[in-house]
Amino acid sequence: MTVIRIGARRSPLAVAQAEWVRDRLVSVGVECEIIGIDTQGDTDRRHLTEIGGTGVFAMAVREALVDVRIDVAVHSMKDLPTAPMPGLEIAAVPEREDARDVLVGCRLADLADGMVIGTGSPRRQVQLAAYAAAHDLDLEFRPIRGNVDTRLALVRSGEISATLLAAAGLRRLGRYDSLDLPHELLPFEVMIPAASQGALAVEIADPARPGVRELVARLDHAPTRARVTAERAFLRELEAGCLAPVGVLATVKSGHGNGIDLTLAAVIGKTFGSTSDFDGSPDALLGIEGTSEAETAAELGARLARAALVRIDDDKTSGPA
Ligand SMILES: NCc1[nH]cc(CCC(=O)O)c1CC(=O)O
Repeated sequence: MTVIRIGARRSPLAVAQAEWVRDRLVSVGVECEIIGIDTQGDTDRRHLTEIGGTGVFAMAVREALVDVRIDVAVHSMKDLPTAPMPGLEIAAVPEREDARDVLVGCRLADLADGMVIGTGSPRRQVQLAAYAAAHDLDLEFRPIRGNVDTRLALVRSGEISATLLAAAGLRRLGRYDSLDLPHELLPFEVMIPAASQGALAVEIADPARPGVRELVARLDHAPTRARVTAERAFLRELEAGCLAPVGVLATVKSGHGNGIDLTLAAVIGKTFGSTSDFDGSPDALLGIEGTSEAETAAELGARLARAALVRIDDDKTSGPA
């Protein structure tokens, strides 16, 4: 087998993730090189919703796979559209990093009226706003974007009071343990993460170069794959992307034989599918929970999403005219 070419975006996080995959392949005796790929999501400074949202980060890397300029693509699973792409295959879902979000700039107990929370994520905004409403706090939200360092710099300069980041990103960058700003890992009761937050997708072309699929498949982690499959099926059935006010988290209840029992918890901001603004009340979040019995992970996610859609419809017809 010749050298395996691993492609990823050039952002510091994407490079760290590619290096993580490379190190694991190297440890099983595979020679690898990393190829950085420029994507529109990295070079375009406009807000994500203006440049096409979901998928802008992944597309250029996927094109490199299709063109056989690389053998393996490493993505944040969170940024990968839920629809499968013909001709590509997710050959490994490696073990998930910390799925939680982290509040950076202050701790939950320090939140105070008038604080400016920088986040461009409707999911984070609706959940933190619900927390604020339940604690009688008046927070202001400001959309920001950019890589981890850009976001931390906005907190340091005082331009924003705090921001919300995926703990996985900070950890993979080796920045979590040395973080010199006040911060708090948010429990799932406060903040349900985005579908597959903290997980990677290791994608290959189908057909792949001989041997590539088998080598990459060694990185697959079955419990992570099951969780991510359920979470993405939930998102897909809602026809929602990473910019929807949707948090969803599957946890493994118990493993028995080959089967894995999953519990799925989700929140949907009631602004979902409507044009009205989030009204800040705690009941503006719809909570969903369910457990798989004999179902597959994908069936569990899809069933709970259909149940949620029914409840959203009911709310709309029974709500004030
Ligand atoms: N949307 C950007 C993005 N895509 C993946 C991560 C971090 C790693 C992960 O969530 O798996 C981030 C940054 C963030 O949400 O803070």
